[in-house]
Amino acid sequence: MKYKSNKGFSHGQADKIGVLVTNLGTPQAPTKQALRPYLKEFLSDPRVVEVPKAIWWFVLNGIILNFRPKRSAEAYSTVWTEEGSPLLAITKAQAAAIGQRCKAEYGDDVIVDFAMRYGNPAIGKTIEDMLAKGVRKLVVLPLYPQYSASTTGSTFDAIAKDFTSRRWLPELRFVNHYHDRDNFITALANKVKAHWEAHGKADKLILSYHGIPKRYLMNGDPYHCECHKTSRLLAEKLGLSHDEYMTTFQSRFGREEWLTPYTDETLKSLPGKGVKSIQVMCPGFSADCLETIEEIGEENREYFMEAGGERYEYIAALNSDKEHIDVLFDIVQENLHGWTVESDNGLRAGLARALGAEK
Ligand SMILES: C=CC1=C(C)c2cc3[nH]c(cc4nc(cc5[nH]c(cc1n2)c(C)c5CCC(=O)O)C(CCC(=O)O)=C4C)c(C)c3C=C
Ligand SMILES: [Fe+2]
Ligand SMILES: [Fe+2]
Repeated sequence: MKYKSNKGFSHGQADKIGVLVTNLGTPQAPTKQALRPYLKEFLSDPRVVEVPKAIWWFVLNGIILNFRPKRSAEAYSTVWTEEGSPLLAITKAQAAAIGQRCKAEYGDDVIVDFAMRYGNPAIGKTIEDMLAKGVRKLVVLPLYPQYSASTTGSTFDAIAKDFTSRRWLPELRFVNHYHDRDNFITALANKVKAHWEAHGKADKLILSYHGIPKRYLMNGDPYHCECHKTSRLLAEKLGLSHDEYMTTFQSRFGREEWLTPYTDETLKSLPGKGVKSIQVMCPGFSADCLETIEEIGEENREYFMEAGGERYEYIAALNSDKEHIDVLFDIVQENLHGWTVESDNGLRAGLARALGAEK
């Protein structure tokens, strides 16, 4: 049998709507042994590394997978918690919170679950479970505010690949991005304002995003543009002038040029230009993870302080903050339009939006 049937399906079963929240994925443990398969899966994705297959096979298997797992495992062990990887624990909490909101609004009609693009819980297995529960309509929400082929595009590939093996496909809605959504920008701005209230302002707000190779931008990836738009809207909301904030790109991997300015080089150079206190936020990360906790919270702090900086503060990601869950639930609700019998609350919110009362 070439195509899989939906396990557990029975006639008369009530149709459900599924909301699948996804993020990148993380190793199962902060060890060399666990890092190897994780990095192999991640870095074998042609959406992530756009290099001719044969050449990349030798570089990946001959060099990277021999050295990187040990180095990455050491970094992961500094951020690991009792609940495991921060990215996994936070994504789980976000999905549970969205699930509670859906339950309150739609009862048992809407099922929320989460999956990881690489590693576990795997996208295919989670879709399988949802279909078995009667899901016939599926909203996929990748937790990447800015679209990139290497992240959002790759998530779509994983969904599409899973669907190629199935006989009875559910209807599909896929969230592309939410980088300029007003309530998302407001949530970021409120997080910065709360930080200012507790600690005061700094000389500059650094908005650091995960980088991608510059080649991807030149070939049409909108990610760079979407990062800058998020920054501009956030700065406008905070009333910051051009010299009070800066957009930078972190986490460079490999030798080719990535999006610039690089976060690490910028932070090393700022004290010499008279910028002695900074606050760093990462508006491209919906959850704190290795790249924010260790790379921004620790490594880049050292660069800045060693270069003569005096004050360095990292402003956490939106994680499972209530205001963030409100944003994500709003995106979900927008994508459920026409699929759900509008609840009273949903109707009221829709009416309020239409009348501009939510501004
Ligand atoms: C060619 C390599 C990479 C591209 C392109 C890339 C894009 C990209 N990644 C994220 C978000 C995350 N990346 C994370 C870790 C991570 N990223 C790469 C490489 C590329 N990313 C590597 C090799 C790693 C593993 C860590 C390491 O060995 O240093 C993470 C953290 C995961 C965690 O478990 O905490 C996130 C999140 C985005 C948003 C992006 C492009 C827009
Ligand atoms: Fe990455
Ligand atoms: Fe990193």
